[in-house]
Amino acid sequence: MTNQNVVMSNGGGARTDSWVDSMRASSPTRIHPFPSISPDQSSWMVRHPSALDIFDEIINASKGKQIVMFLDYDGTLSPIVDDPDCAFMSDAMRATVRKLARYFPTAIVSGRCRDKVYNFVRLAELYYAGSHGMDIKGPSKGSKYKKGTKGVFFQAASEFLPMIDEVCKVLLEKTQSTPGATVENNKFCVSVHFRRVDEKKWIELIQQVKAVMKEYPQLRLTHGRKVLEIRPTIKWDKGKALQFLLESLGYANCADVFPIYIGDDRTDEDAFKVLRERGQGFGILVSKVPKETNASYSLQEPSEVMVFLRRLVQWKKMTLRRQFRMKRQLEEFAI
Ligand SMILES: O=P(O)(O)OC[C@H]1O[C@H](O[C@H]2O[C@H](CO)[C@@H](O)[C@H](O)[C@H]2O)[C@H](O)[C@@H](O)[C@@H]1O
Repeated sequence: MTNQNVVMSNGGGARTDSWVDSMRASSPTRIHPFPSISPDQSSWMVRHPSALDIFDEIINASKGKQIVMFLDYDGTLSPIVDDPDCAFMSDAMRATVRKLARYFPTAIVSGRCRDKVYNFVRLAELYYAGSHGMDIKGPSKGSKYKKGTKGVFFQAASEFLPMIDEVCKVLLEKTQSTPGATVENNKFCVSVHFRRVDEKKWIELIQQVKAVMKEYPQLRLTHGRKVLEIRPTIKWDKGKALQFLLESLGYANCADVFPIYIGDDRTDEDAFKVLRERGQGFGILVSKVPKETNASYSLQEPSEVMVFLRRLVQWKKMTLRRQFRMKRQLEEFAI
């Protein structure tokens, strides 16, 4: 499999054609339709079973611990579509996430800028980490999970704002000759989309982007699903954002926390890795095809994510009801 996280600091080093190979692998267009699962796919499924199939095991592992939910947006809560401005989540998904946040602290962690992802999700009770975790804000009305604290707010790369703005403008200009290429300003990072670019033009596009990057050694280039990502070279990513949010919620050195991170893209791997290293909770990769991943489990698509989240809510409701009934019985017994 192609290197998952090719990182260039200033456009030098990695060769253009290897970048094109990575771009091709970044979001495979051919999907083996179920049930004609290839041997590769079935052995991958053994290593990363469906989170729906082993739901009871997950619940058992979380017993006595506080589940904290981290959800990526594109490809996880909303299906991947050609136009990034039209990546709407369904009302059913929104209702599910709303219920989820009633029972568990819940954060959205996205590559998009925070305002944009908020406008898609529109749930004020959540934590949001935009720009790949570089822009974090807690619920606008304060958190019911962390009472008495001032709102959470952290921007890891504020000094890069003018540079990102500038590079965004330059990229817009340089890439306009490549039909289908679009540039998205994500505040602390920039996305150059190639989903609608003819594959024959990918080399041209990567050359245009690399030429711009040469002038900005403080920025690095990575890629996700049919998108090139330009962001500051600082050591901050979705994994760091996850750690920051756990700390903000008071679970820094806590053994009784069980974080679950669900994501579909390369940038989510940083968060999956942190969970593996902490030995707490686990990651779930949303993918229909085998991918090298640090996630423990898998789900095929956003519709399965919704089923999984609903089951979590149902289980929590049942547990709380059972606890309430037991408490009442004990009280009656005491009288
Ligand atoms: O971290 P995420 O919330 O998954 O954001 C990653 C990128 O998502 C968006 O692009 C992706 O989704 C688009 C809409 O489905 C799709 O057209 C594009 O090809 C995908 O790469 C977003 O537009 C990017 O800015 C994010 O970086």
